[in-house]
Amino acid sequence: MAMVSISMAIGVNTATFPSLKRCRRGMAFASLSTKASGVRVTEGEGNLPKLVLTSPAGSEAEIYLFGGCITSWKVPGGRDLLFVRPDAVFNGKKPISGGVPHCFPQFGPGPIQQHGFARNMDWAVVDSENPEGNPIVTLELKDDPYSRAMWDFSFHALFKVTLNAKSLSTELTVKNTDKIAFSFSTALHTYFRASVSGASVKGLKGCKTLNKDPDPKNPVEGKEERDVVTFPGFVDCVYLDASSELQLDNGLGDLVSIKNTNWSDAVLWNPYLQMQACYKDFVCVENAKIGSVQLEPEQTWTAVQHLSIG
Ligand SMILES: O=P(O)(O)OC[C@H]1O[C@@H](O)[C@H](O)[C@@H](O)[C@@H]1O
Repeated sequence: MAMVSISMAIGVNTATFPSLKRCRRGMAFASLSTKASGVRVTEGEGNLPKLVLTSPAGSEAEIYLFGGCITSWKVPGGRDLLFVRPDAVFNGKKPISGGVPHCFPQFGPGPIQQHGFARNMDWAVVDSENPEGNPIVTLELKDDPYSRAMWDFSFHALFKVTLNAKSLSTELTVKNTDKIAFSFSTALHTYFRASVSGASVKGLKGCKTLNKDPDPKNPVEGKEERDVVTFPGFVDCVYLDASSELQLDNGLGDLVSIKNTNWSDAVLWNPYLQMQACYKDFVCVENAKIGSVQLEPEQTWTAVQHLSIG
């Protein structure tokens, strides 16, 4: 049903929607407008709705409403800086394995499913703007029976994505709309395209580490002594109180600056031989909040990630 309504409403398969409100899978596509440039909706893989953001300079980003997942970010004349695993499924049930998946309300491991439920729910578009030609969209996620069966709290999350010529910014805001306090952990599980043998991350020296290899449930505490962290084998490590700017050399000729506000921690992950088909082609550098955020009713928490290329 959802697939039919999308293709019928879109017709030519693309549309822009400056006035689009609350666009969810299978609904609200009839309200698409074609007046503005820079944001359009189309059918993505598996017929899932996908937003395409384009800046006047020629940069481009793609976002699936399912999972609120940014799956592509290209700067003008450049390759895709993000990576989607070849085993990723786009069936609206399993999380999309690639791009920038959300981990919320649990980074994991923990009592609910690994990385929480935000990456397997439909987010909705609540706003889109185009100041100075550069597209900005805001998605939202609220609790529903599916989320409450796992985590019985009322919340409201907003995810604002801004595309500029050479940068991609996101702002995540979580509000406690319940009558009681709750706590959560969260991350942006960003998959960067890379040549793993040449990839490295700077900015982590001195951090306290929780190495999840070999046992994610019993991480080994340590301290990062290296200026430049590489990926010579399996890597699954949490960095506490990380710097507000990391630099990723993706080994393909790109230096990516990863700045943040309020994402206090970072995670590096590469599955090595656990994913023989693709481990050489990406590294995950994740901005995270590993220690719980406690929110009283009506309180909000906000964190910004700013990816840019020189
Ligand atoms: O396969 P998933 O659920 O996307 O998780 C992938 C990895 O994500 C990382 O963030 C975790 O630190 C790893 O422990 C985990 O294996």
